[in-house]
Amino acid sequence: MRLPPAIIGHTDEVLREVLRLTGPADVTLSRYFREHPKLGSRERGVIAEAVYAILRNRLVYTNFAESGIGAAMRRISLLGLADTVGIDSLGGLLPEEVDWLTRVLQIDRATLPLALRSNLPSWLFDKLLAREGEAGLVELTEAMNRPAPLDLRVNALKAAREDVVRELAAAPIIAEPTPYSPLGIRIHKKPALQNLPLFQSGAIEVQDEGSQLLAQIVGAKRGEMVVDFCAGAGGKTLALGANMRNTGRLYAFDVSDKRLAKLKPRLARSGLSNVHPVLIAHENDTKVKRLAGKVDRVLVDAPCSGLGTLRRNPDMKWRQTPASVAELNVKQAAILAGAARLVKAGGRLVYATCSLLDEENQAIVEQFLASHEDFSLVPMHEVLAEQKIALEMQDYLQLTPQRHQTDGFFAAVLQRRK
Ligand SMILES: C[S@@+](CC[C@H](N)C(=O)[O-])C[C@H]1O[C@@H](n2cnc3c(N)ncnc32)[C@H](O)[C@@H]1O
Repeated sequence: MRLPPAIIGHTDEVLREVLRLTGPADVTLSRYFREHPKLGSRERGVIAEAVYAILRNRLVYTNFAESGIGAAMRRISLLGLADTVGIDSLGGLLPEEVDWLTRVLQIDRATLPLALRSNLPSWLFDKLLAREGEAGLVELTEAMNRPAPLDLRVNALKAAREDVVRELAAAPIIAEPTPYSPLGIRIHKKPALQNLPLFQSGAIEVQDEGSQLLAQIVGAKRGEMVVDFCAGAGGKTLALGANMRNTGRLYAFDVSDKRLAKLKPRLARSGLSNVHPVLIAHENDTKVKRLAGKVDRVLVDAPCSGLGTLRRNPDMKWRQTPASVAELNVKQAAILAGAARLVKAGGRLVYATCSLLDEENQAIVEQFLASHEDFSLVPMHEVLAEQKIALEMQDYLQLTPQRHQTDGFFAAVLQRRK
């Protein structure tokens, strides 16, 4: 069935807001849909997909939109919609628009200059091209431009992975174990999970396999004292708490009470009682200092550019700038140094990001090690062997969508001298 012509106007209107880049695209879309309650679920889905397609393919679409007729924003909206649902599904197109869309959508994008078909802002294109080379950049951007599958983590306190896969199949939701995380399940469609008994009972949580692996390499054990320094809404906290078998003490620090508030219902579902959320003012808060030298394992899942999550958040590439990354670098170094004070002799400090940029990753770790002689790097291949995770890495964990079908993640494990 053809979509109503009004869908073009809605896409156009919400796109204008999204492209102001004043907030995350998903937040802008949710607000727009709340303000337009008459839009049906199919229409919302198509508008959202079209906006994401435009964020992913912005440079190519802008180039295609130099031809065609009508207002520039309408042309861009039409490209996003037609790429998402096909020209024939769109109602209200002028015959000239149909001709133009048919022509430009047939263009083989592999023939376009790399700088255009990479769909990256020029500062990021230059940086990634210099590191990855042409072929590497094509692979990376193609993988980043594909929507991510839906990954779940099984809460080992409540269920076993094979039982969850079986129960999902009965739903019926086709799911398979993830290749690297021992607790991961991958679903290729996007079913609604909220009403499933498995979800409501806390047996499953939505979490990218890469994020599960970050929690796994912390190696938190029963009875330990552990701090998740940048816990946010607690994706990794929940995984750490379950790995600790609901024993010991796990502090979930964050500077955002909004994010910590989102952890509360997830904690209630998970059945964990070893987690203590703590709102801190900054990384040198007295609540942090009180634990100095006492903690077995500290995870710093640092605030970062999020450029490893472009499959889910394609707006990040347009929202970040060299200046915003430089600002983050200052924060990342300060948080890592603040968190390091908590680690006891022989304890471990894990620095992680969902960024692809060396300056947010290796550079922060190297700078930290240069000024903290009591810490040394535990090579990632050793950590992965300890955890029996079959992944080939050298010093650091570096996950990418093109190689591991996860979001882009980085992690380094540092140990304090005994
Ligand atoms: C990458 S997010 C954390 C995501 C979370 N660990 C998860 O797995 O869902 C980074 C978090 O760091 C927090 N943050 C920012 N500055 C901080 C600081 N100085 N100390 C502690 N947390 C901070 C942010 O509020 C944000 O929630």
